[in-house]
Amino acid sequence: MEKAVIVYWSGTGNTEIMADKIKEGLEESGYETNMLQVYEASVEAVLEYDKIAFGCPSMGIEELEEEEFEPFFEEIETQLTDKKIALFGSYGWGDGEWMEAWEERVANTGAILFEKGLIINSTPSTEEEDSCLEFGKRFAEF
Ligand SMILES: Cc1cc2nc3c(=O)[nH]c(=O)nc-3n(C[C@H](O)[C@H](O)[C@H](O)COP(=O)(O)O)c2cc1C
Repeated sequence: MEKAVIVYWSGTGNTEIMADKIKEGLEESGYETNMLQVYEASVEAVLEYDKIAFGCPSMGIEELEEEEFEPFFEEIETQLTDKKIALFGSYGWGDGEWMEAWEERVANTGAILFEKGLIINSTPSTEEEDSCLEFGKRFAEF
């Protein structure tokens, strides 16, 4: 069975809901999917996968969460060449600027970025949960 990993940070659970649905989509498409909160993930273990989804909400001022997620991502981003990467996360009052910056960062690593990062305002609605599921399914096909 093909394998994927989801690594995420979520303070109030919105990005976690997205992660759960993306996992479901990947699994429905035949991917064995390991889902890890960033604090429990090691760079070495994550790099064993060729398909990696990263999830982090917009924090700071349009930034990745700085205590756990940013340090992890900073370490792994230099080693993502040829990996297939999906990005997702929830946001609040902004316009998704953090995701645009994050996409650009991934594009500069030599990784293969899947679509545009999936962003959802606040808590996903039922329809938005479905869009996460579909995102997971498409990522499986990618
Ligand atoms: C400290 C802090 C900073 C935030 N900064 C932003 C921001 O710059 N732009 C934005 O759109 N939302 C911002 N938000 C809102 C969160 O992105 C939003 O509440 C999101 O749904 C949280 O996702 P989570 O439940 O996965 O933690 C911020 C929230 C907190 C607590």
